[in-house]
Amino acid sequence: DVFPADAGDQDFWIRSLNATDMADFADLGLAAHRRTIQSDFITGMCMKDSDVLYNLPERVGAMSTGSISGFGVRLSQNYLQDCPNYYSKRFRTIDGTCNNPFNLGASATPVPRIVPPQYGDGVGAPRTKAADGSPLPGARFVSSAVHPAVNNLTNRPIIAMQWGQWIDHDMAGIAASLGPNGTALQCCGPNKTAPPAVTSPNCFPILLPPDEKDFVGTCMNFVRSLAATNEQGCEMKQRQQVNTITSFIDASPVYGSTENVARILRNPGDFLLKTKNTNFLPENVNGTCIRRPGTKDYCFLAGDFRVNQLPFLQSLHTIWLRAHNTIARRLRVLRPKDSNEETFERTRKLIGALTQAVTYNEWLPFVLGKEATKFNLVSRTGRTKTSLKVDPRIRQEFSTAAMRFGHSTVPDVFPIGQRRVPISQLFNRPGEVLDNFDDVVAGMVGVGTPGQNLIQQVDRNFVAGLTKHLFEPPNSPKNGLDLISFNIQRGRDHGIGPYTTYRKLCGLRPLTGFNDVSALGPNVAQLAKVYKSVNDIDLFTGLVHEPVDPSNQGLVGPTLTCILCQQFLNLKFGDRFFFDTDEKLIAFNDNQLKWIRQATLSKIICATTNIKALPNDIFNFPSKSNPLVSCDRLANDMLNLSAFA
Ligand code: HEM
Ligand SMILES: [Ca+2]
Repeated sequence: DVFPADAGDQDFWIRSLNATDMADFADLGLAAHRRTIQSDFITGMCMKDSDVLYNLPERVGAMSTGSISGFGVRLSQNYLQDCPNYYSKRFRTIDGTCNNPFNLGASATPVPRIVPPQYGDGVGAPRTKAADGSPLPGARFVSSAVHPAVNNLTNRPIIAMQWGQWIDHDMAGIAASLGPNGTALQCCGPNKTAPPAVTSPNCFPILLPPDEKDFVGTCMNFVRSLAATNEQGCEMKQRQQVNTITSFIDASPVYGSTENVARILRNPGDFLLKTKNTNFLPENVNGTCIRRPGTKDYCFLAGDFRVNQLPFLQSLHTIWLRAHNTIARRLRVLRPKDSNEETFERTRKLIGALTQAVTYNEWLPFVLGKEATKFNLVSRTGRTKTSLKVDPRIRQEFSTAAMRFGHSTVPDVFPIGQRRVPISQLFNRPGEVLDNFDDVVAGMVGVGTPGQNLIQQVDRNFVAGLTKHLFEPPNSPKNGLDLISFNIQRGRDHGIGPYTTYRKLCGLRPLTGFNDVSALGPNVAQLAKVYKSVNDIDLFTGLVHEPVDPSNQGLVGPTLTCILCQQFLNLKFGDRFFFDTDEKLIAFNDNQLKWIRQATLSKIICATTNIKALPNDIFNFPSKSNPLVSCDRLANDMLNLSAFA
């Protein structure tokens, strides 16, 4: 059985791949694989049907029209079934099944790990103990003590941050537990006090330090991620969390990761995606966003449930919705004999390919520096030979810690037109995009509001908008949340081991102690105020302390680079539909591929907004070497689709 049963570290050190890695389907030991998976689950006493998984669609679609139990059953099926005809599919499935013959990377499947979990009880309780057995410091205590709101800007426009969140929402969306009858779990006592006793096995409230100044009460609500079960409602032998979306970078935020969501985003049989007000996102009638009284504000609906979070994210959803509809209409003219379904799928395939090309050729190179080229992530020439031996699933360490590095780059103020609006006033509000869409986009790409609109550098600092005012309701001071406490608590909820484990795995030398400035930066000594041992440092906290190696010319430190490289490598070589694959039935021809590689994010934005001019490299400000080009020209290039006739 050549397939790693628990996605252990076998695939962690893939340095380069060659043709011989292209395994034959028969070699992969399907039956053995299925047996291994089944043995991951507990047998015997399991939860009642009504106690499991019924809440998953609430979180995925917030409005899913499908039957709730139907979804729950599918979760297990994606995981346990194989796809014998996987090679005959011309297009990706919506839920990511049949890309890999074992359906690895499909939505609603458990999230594997780089190394086994370190749960408090070895089975599923959160990691709460330090190396010497004493309690770990509280998540909020760590956040306030070593993640202050200090500004350190870096010379990149906000889209450099926003693209990261956009693709994060294409790769990872972990399901949260809900309370009885699908209600939200409240894990604190009345008036945000510490609960007198554990209220639910899925509660893991964050207790606030005695000198807390930024929040009312003594407790912050924190609900554990949902535990995966099989059809019988049996949990896994070690608690496993569920990724509700497709791992593959396949534009799932545009189309959805389940058939139910995909269906409601289209008019039946149409090749276009639904819109409202001509070319804005459709309405989520069950949405709970904040609407200004006396306006026509409405909550957005998209392929990802987090769409309403902030205007820049909403605007990327809008841009890609428009890109789909614009390209689909052109393809319709170029290929009039195609069925509506064919036009839809051809367009969807192109949109997924563009998302990958922007990510691998424009975004990863400056995030990962020279390592992006060294690891064969950049895909500007040739064809990618994908391999069924590469496991494309998102890893726990990537989604709960590494990919969250982007939180450090988020600025406190968003430029919109002539205004500069604190992000604390923008959470969950669709109004800016509905009223000022082009201004929102201009601010994001750095050609809008006058003045410096830079992102923050990747370091231990996070803006107050995230650490003191996350999702703060209007006129409710001190009633927000702290995203960084959440990141730390989430790591412990998932049983993620400490930073030093991963440092070692990535081949870096052991820490010398709380004086190790070269490993953990100038503020390393402050870590000693919260942690007893360097072996207690939470993974997220350690990763964002690492200084960046200037010779690599990237944005992130060495362990972060290592975990990110491995994940993006798996998502490239393990995705049979990777945009420049040479696999028959799937591959674009040379002319089409050339068009995809020339289609930059600047061109896509020009073709879908009223912005007048953009530089070719959208992830840098306009300059002498990156001059502004007229959007008429860029959009024309973009919309010349003759290669696809
Ligand atoms: C723009 C402001 C942002 C806000 C307000 C935000 C907020 C959040 C929140 C509330 C969570 C869930 C935390 C939890 O309960 O564990 C989260 C998770 C996450 N965020 Fe962000 N985020 C932002 C930007 C980013 C960026 C720029 C990136 C990457 C470059 C990113 C990557 C992630 C990842 C990978 C997760 C985990 C997703 C999952 O596994 O479900 N975020 N973020
Ligand atoms: Ca996806």
